[in-house]
Formats: sequence, structure tokens, C-alpha cells
Amino acid sequence: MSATPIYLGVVGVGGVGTAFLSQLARLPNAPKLVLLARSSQTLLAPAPAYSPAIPAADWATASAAPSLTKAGALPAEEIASYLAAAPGRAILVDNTSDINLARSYPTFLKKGVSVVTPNKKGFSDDLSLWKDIFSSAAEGKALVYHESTVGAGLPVLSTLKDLVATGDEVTRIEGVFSGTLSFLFNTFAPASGSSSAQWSAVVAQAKELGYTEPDPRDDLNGMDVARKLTILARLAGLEVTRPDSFPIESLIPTELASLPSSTDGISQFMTRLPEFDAQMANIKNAAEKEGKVVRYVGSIDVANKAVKVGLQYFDKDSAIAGLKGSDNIISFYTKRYGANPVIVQGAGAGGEVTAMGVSTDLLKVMERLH
Ligand SMILES: NC(=O)C1=CN([C@@H]2O[C@H](COP(=O)(O)OP(=O)(O)OC[C@H]3O[C@@H](n4cnc5c(N)ncnc54)[C@H](OP(=O)(O)O)[C@@H]3O)[C@@H](O)[C@H]2O)C=CC1
Ligand SMILES: N[C@@H](CC=O)C(=O)O
Ligand code: NA
Repeated sequence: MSATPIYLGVVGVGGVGTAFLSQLARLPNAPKLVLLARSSQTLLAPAPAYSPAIPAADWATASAAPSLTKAGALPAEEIASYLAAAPGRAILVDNTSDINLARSYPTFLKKGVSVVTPNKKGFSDDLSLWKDIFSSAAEGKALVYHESTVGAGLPVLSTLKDLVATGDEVTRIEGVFSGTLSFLFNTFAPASGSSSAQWSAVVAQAKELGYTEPDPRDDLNGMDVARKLTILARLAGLEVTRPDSFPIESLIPTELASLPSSTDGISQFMTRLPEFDAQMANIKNAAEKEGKVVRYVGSIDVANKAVKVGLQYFDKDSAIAGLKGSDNIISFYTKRYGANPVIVQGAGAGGEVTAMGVSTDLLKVMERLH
């Protein structure tokens, strides 16, 4: 472990952020938490001493302490300058799903501030941003880790990176990449037994359990899966230009597609979704008529540069049909492993398991920073 003092800024204290802060409080040699922000408030350890630090275990109570500086939302540039000026190495943990914060990663990295995040946006948007993030990291001698952007805390990106780094050739990646969609279909259309659950009620349950994106429409419209496949495809060597550069099957009823992307739009969507339960029941019944179940899956055919995201029927005794809860299953087919893929499987959504991936990345950055 590096002897250099390490200073941490955390943005986002929702489901993942809160779980991360409680894991941080239990880490041995935890870095000093000197900045903590949510959408409208920022808490800072006063510069130039960057002391006292914010107690991770008790940040909500400590936010009233006069020894800490309080501010409203700060521009990303200001957060980057504050962290870069700390008397040691600094790390930003972005626990939001904000594209604008993600677009400013190059600013942090060029200033030498490393980035750890479960936020998919920066790594799955324009290819130019992906390239900018990694060249800025090299320029600023900073590190970027984003394991929880695919499969939450499951070792998906580390497995793929290890395969590629050791010279294996990845030919195909396929599976179930959404914890929310896995939970929805496993509950709504189970492979064994039957379910009378309505689609909209299960969507509300997934949101309640913290599996969905801050806007659950990002799960139901397939974009969350498309973003994950974009990240995997890029790590496997494909230059995917954008996450919508391939066909994506949406489960959003057409009648609700134009609701605004605001908080009000989310609640209108959730309120009106039950009107369309029959549409999803028809999809479930059509699969059942063939003795199968329907699941939402994705695949990357590396040689043919083809990415696919959408619904597919599966035999009831298949591994995908038999998944439980929010489980993801990701199969890597490679030259070295031949016909039997490397498979990573387990919970693919939820605050604690996602935060575990963020904490693991934080430990890796702390070990590797000089
Ligand atoms: N939940 C899961 O299972 C998984 C989530 N992820 C990713 O983790 C990230 C967080 O998800 P989750 O915790 O569920 O989301 P939540 O909606 O629960 O929390 C989001 C947090 O980000 C804050 N926030 C949003 N925009 C900004 C901003 N511009 N500046 C400062 N703070 C901001 C919100 O502030 P406020 O509190 O003020 O509203 C809130 O605290 C997302 O990128 C998601 O894709 C990845 C894998 C799994
Ligand atoms: N909303 C996402 C969270 C993890 O990436 C999902 O359900 O998979
Ligand atoms: Na992961």
C-alpha cells in the first residue's frame, strides 16, 4: 500500500453512495474523506489543511458540524481543483449517473485525480469521450477503475481485461446484463411454477429494492444494457461509436415514450404503467405457448462486430431461464477456453453489491498510486 496520504471526494449518496460510505468506514487504512456532495449540497474539509476529515460512518450528523465547510452544488472544475490541491494523491468516487460529471473526468484525470465509479455514462457515450478519459489518465498519471459499470460488483471487467491482457482472443460475450430486467422476468415469468404478478407491480418492486437506474425508464428502454455492452465491446477491442449505434429493443409502451425525463416524468410513468400491463402479459404468454420463457439478453459477436440487445425465448431448463433474483450471467467465449466459456454469475444490482465493486476499485487504486 502506498505511504502517500490519499484524499477522497465522493459525489452521490443514493443507494450505492450510502452503501459505499458504510463500507468505506470499515476499510483498514481508509483514505481521508474530504469532500462529499449530493445534487444540491457539498460538504468539505477546510483547505489548506484538508482537516478535519468528514467521518464516513456518520456523515449525515457531521454535516452540521461548524468545523466543516458547506456549500451548494459546486462545478466539476472546482471539485477537481479542490481535490488536486490536497497535500497527497486524490481520488474522485462518482456515485451518480450524471453524464455532465462523467464528461468532466478528463479534467480530474489531467490534474492527477484518479476516478473510481459505477456510473456507466462516461464509458459508454461518444467514443471520443472514452479515448479522452484514458489519454487524460495517462497524461495526469492518474488511474481509472469502473468495475461496477457492468454486472455491479461481479468481476466482469477485471475478468475481460485479464483475458485480453494475457493475449487471449475474445470471440463472443453474451448473457443477462441487467439486474432489473433479470429480476423483472424471473419474477413475472418464472421458469418453474407460475406467477400472477403484474408487470408494473414488479417494476415498482425493482425500483424499491434499488435495482433500477435513478430513472427506471433507462432500464426498460434497453439503454442500460446497451451501455454495458458498449463498455464490454470497447474493452474487447471494438470501436463502438455510441451506445445507440446498434438496434435496442425497448419495453417502454409507445404511449409513454414522450413523458419528460424529469422527476415528475418518472412519477407520471410509474403511475401510468399499470395501464399497459396487458402488453407485457401478451409477450409472456406468447413464449409460454411455445413451452419457453422470455428473457432480456445481449450479445457481442467480436469478429462480425455485431452487438444485439433485446428479448429472446429460452428453454425452461436453460441456465438463463433458471436465474434467480437480480442475477446476471455473463459468458466469455475465447480462443483459449474453446467451446466452454468463462462464466461470471451472481447479483447484478443493489446498493451493497454495487458498492462492493466500488470499494474494491478504490483498494486497487490505493495500492497502485505512487
Ligand atoms: N443501483 C444499482 O444496483 C447499480 C447502480 N449503478 C450505478 O451507480 C450509480 C448510482 O446509482 P444509485 O445509487 O442507485 O442512484 P440514486 O438515484 O440512488 O443516487 C444518485 C445520487 O447521485 C446524486 N446526484 C445526482 N446527480 C448529481 C450531481 N450532478 N451532483 C451531485 N450529486 C448528484 C443524487 O443526489 P440527491 O441525493 O441530492 O438526489 C443521489 O445522491 C448510477 O450511475 C448507476 O447506474 C451501477 C450498478 C448497479
Ligand atoms: N439498473 C442497473 C443497475 C446496475 O447496473 C441494472 O438493473 O442492472
Ligand atoms: Na462488475
